Amino acid sequence: EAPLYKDPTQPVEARVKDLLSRMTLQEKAAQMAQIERRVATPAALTNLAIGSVLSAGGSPPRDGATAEEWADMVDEMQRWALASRLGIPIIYGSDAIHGHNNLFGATIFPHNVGLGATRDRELARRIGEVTALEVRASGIQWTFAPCLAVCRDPRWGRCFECYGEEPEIVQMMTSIVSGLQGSPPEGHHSGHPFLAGPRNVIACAKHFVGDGGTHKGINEGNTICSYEELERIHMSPYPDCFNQGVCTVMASYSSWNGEPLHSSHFLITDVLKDKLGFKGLVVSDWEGIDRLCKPHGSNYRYCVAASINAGVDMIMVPFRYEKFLEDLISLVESGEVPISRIDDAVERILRVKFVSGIFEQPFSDRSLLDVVGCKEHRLLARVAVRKSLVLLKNGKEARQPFLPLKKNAKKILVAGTHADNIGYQCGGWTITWYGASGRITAGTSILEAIREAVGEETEVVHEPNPTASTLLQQQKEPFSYAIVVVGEAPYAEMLGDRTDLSIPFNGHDTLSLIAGTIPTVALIVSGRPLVLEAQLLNQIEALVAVWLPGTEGGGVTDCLFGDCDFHGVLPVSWFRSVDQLPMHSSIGDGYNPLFPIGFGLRMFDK
Ligand SMILES: OC[C@@H]1[C@@H](O)[C@H](O)[C@@H](O)c2nc(-c3ccccc3)cn21
Repeated sequence: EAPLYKDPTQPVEARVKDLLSRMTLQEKAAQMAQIERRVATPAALTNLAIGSVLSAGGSPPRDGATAEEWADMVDEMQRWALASRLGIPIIYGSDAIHGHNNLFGATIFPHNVGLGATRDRELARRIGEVTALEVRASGIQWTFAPCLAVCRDPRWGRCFECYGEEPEIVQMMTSIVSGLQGSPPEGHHSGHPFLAGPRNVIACAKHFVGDGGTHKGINEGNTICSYEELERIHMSPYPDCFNQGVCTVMASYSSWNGEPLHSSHFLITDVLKDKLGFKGLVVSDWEGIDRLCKPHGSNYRYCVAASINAGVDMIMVPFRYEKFLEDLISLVESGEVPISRIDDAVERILRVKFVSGIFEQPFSDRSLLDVVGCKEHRLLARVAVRKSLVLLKNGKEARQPFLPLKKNAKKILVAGTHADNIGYQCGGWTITWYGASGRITAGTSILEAIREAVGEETEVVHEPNPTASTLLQQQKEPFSYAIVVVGEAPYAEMLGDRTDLSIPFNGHDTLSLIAGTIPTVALIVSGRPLVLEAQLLNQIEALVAVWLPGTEGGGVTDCLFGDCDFHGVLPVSWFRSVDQLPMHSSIGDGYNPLFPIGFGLRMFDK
């Protein structure tokens, strides 16, 4: 009859034990490898029984692939895996960090910094729920989200992936885990993985630990602080995720006081697994173990030994998996990696797979295909955009608010590089790894939303790069007001590390050119605060931090034109100058930002 591990009526731990007892060392080692889709072959999945496959940022089956094509690819790989000797299914991972951002046509939500501005737990949970549906529609069962980094320095290229600069804000937004995975039942043992069903996805609390606290915000840098501070600032969102049954944790590229996280037995085994009681699987970051040696990837056998012995369970190799397996097996045979460590890692991997239900339902659910980018999901994203906007200035005098704007103005100017650019408003991790300019996916630009919001009799003039001649029109037929949209181009990781946080593309000059002549509201589309000169601040009538709102630009005009009030409050301090960084409210009276964390104006209710 069927072996015990294939019997879904058996307890998870019994199935884990039974299956583990049947596995060869080679099969155990293969389960600990995660490979990129481009090298996932029948030989790798059937003969070797590799445990997991991922799509890196921007790695679809083909450019512009539909959810159906994604599901076909994942299901085909799953068939290869099920044809292996023990038929252990793979779990397929991808970074769905603000919607299913690798999938063309998916709903793209505001990036985490904007969600942090909402301070809305239930919204975060709902976004997780909807994201899980669009991820599952493509056949994928695992997302590398949420990022729990507490961004202590906005010069870091991943500030936009953080919910805020204080742990309390990040802890609040961890409710996204219950959306992604489903909510565990009362009495669920903290630290044990949980997954509600086939419309939920495995979540990943990342990057453990201290990723947002590196010196000067240098990506993959060194977080220098006491253990007490590491625990209080950077570690505190993790128990909130363990209480929700988060299934996986990703190790951080960064180091703590000079020790790389990927080789820290103290932090991964003593603290994460033993002290905090995490029972799911710890996955490395992309070539995270290769970074343990200089030059990158040298002494690979040492890198494997150091990371596995530190407590990392699955290695995001992602390409040289034969080398990884050869080294790992040799390390076990030589005794440098004890078989007990291998068994702990494989037990955790199998536990997550059994809990996820993937043994019972290894294939995609095609009935979900039409939820991708559906109206209901886009409406939720639009609500999220409304709630994420932070109103920083409204009128030059207290009793003369500038917003809401009139919908029936005769003639308005919409200017700036970011007024009509879906790619810019989505930011990094959208369609490609570090994003791009232009109409990269289905969505509504801020300009398109403005055209929809105003009456037919309103003339809308669009000038991405206005010049003095743009203003000549002011004499003949004056503009009632100008909406100037400027900000950052998309970036990811080290590509976003900057020490100069001025508005790119001469955004500052664009703003002061227009605001000097036409009553102007400035919209800043960025992953973090940017430098605003005092003189410019005086010139503009109103100022809104838009963050990286995603595809639903309508959420911006809903507030600008008064259909909704502003709600957001700053999740990060808006500095005056980068010379102040790092700067946090905890430093007391030395804290002198342009706008403090928690700041945000309303239009209506005072
Ligand atoms: O996409 C998988 C993971 C993601 O989950 C992590 O948050 C992120 O640190 C990351 N960087 C790379 C990556 C870095 C450099 C080159 C190619 C890929 C890959 N990944």
